Amino acid sequence: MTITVEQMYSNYINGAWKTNAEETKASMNPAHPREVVGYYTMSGTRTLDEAVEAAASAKRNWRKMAQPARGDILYKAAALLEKRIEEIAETMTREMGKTYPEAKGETMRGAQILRYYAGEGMRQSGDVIPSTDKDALMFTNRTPLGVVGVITPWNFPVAIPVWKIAPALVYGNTVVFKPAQESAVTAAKVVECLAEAGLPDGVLNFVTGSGSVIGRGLSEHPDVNGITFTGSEQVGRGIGQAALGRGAKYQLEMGGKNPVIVTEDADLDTAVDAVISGGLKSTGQKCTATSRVIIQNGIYDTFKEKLLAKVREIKVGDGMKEDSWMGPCASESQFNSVTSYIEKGKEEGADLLCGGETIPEEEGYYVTPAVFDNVEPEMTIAREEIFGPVLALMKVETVEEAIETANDTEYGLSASIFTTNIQEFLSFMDDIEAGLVRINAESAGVELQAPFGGMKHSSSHSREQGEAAKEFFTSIKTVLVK
Ligand SMILES: NC(=O)c1ccc[n+]([C@@H]2O[C@H](COP(=O)([O-])OP(=O)(O)OC[C@H]3O[C@@H](n4cnc5c(N)ncnc54)[C@H](O)[C@@H]3O)[C@@H](O)[C@H]2O)c1
Ligand SMILES: O=CCCC(=O)C(=O)O
Repeated sequence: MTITVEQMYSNYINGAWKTNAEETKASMNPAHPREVVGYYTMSGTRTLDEAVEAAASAKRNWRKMAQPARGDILYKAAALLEKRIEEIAETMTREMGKTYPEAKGETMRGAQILRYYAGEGMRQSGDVIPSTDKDALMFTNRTPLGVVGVITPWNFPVAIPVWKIAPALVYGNTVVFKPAQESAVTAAKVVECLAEAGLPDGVLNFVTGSGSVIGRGLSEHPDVNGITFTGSEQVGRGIGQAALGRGAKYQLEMGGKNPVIVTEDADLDTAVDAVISGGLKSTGQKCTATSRVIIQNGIYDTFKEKLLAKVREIKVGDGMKEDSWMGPCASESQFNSVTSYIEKGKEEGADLLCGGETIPEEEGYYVTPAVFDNVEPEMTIAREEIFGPVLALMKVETVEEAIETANDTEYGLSASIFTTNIQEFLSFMDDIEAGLVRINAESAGVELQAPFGGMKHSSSHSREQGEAAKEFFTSIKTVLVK
């Protein structure tokens, strides 16, 4: 199916798609930068205020609705999302570049997340705790925060919004959702599914626009009780400070510089495939993407040759083409950032073994997957998040040194080790500073029913997804009855 009509997406406020006089902006296809995918609104603070007011007015009735009834609406939204899977996946590929099979997988994941939280509607929401008073009944009950602001990045335009909005709603909060501009059209289609599922007016509101106006405005708004954010560390810190300053609850999931350790005991073919998949799928634009590959000296050259042979075979092209394994960078600014990191790597003395080229015959923001050799821990490409198809190979002598090198970063999102030695995997599990710890598995890939989040600068130390979501989206009331 090819979408040919360029569509205008406005804001969704208080149960209606608004037509307004605000400036609109085109969302462009990074594979064909002159092709418009759709238009969205560059909203101002008055529109944001309207959305927050709608969410605030709706919050009492929504909280009072039975939790299973809230879950039923999410089941309906899941079915609607699944029904539109091909259209939404195509929009995602055209809007931010990931390949169509990946986009389809992500859209399906969105439907599964909705079903998971729909099921939460029927699960327990508190505990009975023994009181020291034999005549009293003591228990906890959960209550929603109220109005929650959801601010999301462009790299998972369906999954990340859904894994925030679905738990927010099922636990009884109302939502104002601000997506990244680069994926605003895909996000609007997710909102259409939720709206069509029967959410009462004002329960979910959608406002597009710049981060500095709408994102910042949400984090500073006195009537927004909680903010859940995924994106860069720099922006996240500002949001955290704004929320803390006015006593709102906040949750931040931010960058990563994820290491994969390959030991002399590893199955090298498995490790090569995992590094390629974890580092280069989605053009390396995952917070969980493999960025540093830390390899023991004894197998360094063998691993490197096996890796290079496979990386050189990767077909880069328009994500809508069947033979493209990797799509373009998501935007011009992302392309400029990735290519400048590649230049920096060369300038600082790392050896570029393959890739890092643009494709002259293609007009899109393409960069071929780059592999750097002889990367030293102090180099920029070993320290900063690149968020692109760049792998930095680092040589170590021992597994202890490998773990030390892996931990030598301000981030702590995901980390993997490839080994068949149980002692090595136990040391890694114990000593690695990361929220996601993978043994013989790639650094990327998140299961919706398990807690997700990072350590150090990667996160505000909270967790998303699975049952962990309940901790953020609710407050506990301890009740004593006598
Ligand atoms: N840890 C995770 O779960 C995770 C997942 C995906 C992406 N990320 C991170 O996201 C980054 C890439 O995404 P991005 O470029 O969209 O990030 P970004 O921080 O630039 O933007 C994220 C969102 O914040 C908004 N925003 C921008 N400035 C703002 C401000 N001053 N106040 C409030 N909101 C503002 C943006 O409009 C967007 O909606 C990478 O650093 C990546 O690691 C992290
Ligand atoms: O980009 C962050 C989310 C990572 C993710 O969902 C995955 O690795 O599957």
